[in-house]
Amino acid sequence: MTSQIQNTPSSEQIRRAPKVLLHDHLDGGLRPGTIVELAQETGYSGLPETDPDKLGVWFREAADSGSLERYLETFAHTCAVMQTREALVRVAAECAEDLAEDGVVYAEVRYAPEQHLETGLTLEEVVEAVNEGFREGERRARDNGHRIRVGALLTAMRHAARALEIAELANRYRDLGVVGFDIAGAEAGFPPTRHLDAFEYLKRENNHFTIHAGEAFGLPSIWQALQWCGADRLGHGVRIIDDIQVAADGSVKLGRLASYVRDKRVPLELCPSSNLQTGAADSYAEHPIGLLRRLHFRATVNTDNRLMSGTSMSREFEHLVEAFGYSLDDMQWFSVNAMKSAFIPFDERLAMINDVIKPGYAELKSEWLFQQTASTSGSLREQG
Ligand SMILES: O=c1[nH]cnc2c1ncn2[C@@H]1O[C@H](CO)[C@@H](O)[C@H]1O
Ligand SMILES: [Zn+2]
Repeated sequence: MTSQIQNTPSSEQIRRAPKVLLHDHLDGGLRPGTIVELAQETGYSGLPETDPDKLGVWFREAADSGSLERYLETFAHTCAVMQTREALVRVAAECAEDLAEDGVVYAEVRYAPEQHLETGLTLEEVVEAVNEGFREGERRARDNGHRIRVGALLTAMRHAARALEIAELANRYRDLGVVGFDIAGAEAGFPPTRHLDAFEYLKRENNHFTIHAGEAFGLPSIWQALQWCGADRLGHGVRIIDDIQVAADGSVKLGRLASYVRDKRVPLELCPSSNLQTGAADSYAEHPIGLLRRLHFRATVNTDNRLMSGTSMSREFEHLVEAFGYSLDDMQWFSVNAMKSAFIPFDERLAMINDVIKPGYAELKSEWLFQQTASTSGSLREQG
């Protein structure tokens, strides 16, 4: 008798599995059709394509440059159409809807309020519009039979000088839809310590933050983010692999920083497809997530920019299932890791894990028991 337990989840099961997303950019996840419509409505004439399908392809190809700096240039077009209250509400609502449709039950979505002030909105108006959109998207998702909770992370751009102001904004909107803070943008030449005042302020306020580090630039960036800035999580952090040596016999040696990251359970917001595009990894099969998962780092799976990578949480998991043979148990492990690392209160994280995530996977894992197979059809002939 061979086991009927299905080890490889189907695409459909991957989509239905409860997933948790900690690293997704609002301005990196617009629907191409929405960009085209908003450009028409707001009079933005700079789009490289006006057919939604072609525009989607354009974003993926332009982002596929092998360089983080060139990848980031594509955001000029999405930010250009996100300059009014209505546009921000719409984009945020569609974001929550799309994630829910994809089986995401909890998401922290980030954006940089300072990039949405071109037509006169204030920072507060930007935050309130996005929050309103997330609530609207949660409601629409519920009406369609999906449950999702979305929290906002406010990002400051690391080349700019508004980090303290944005950190204060995040603190003011704490408990009002904003769950934390982040810095993003080009990494090389802009170390996180430039924004130490913002991080120190947030620590004094007992608030939470993540830092994009260890993506385009390696260990010094991760070290600064953790040991100078005190980041709760690492945005990417994938270059921690540079501090791990695997010998020919398979034995593994962690350097001091990699040990610290693993020992302290520092969450890594890994984004496989994005890393392939910016050149931080060469293929899914070679992506460090395989080793980091084996070594029990606090690894999580994320989309980064769904538009630029033509991806979704389900797509990311599909790639990983194919590359590493992951099962539903592995998916649950990543999802529980992510939920443990979220910035909402502990009791809510625990309830999400015990009452939403684990039951969701248990349901999927038990499906094989109820499948009609030849051996249960009652016919002697089919017993073989
Ligand atoms: O992977 C990334 N690394 C660094 N910065 C990024 C990445 N993806 C997006 N952004 C930057 O974050 C801003 C706010 O969402 C985006 O406008 C983009 O410039
Ligand atoms: Zn990112």
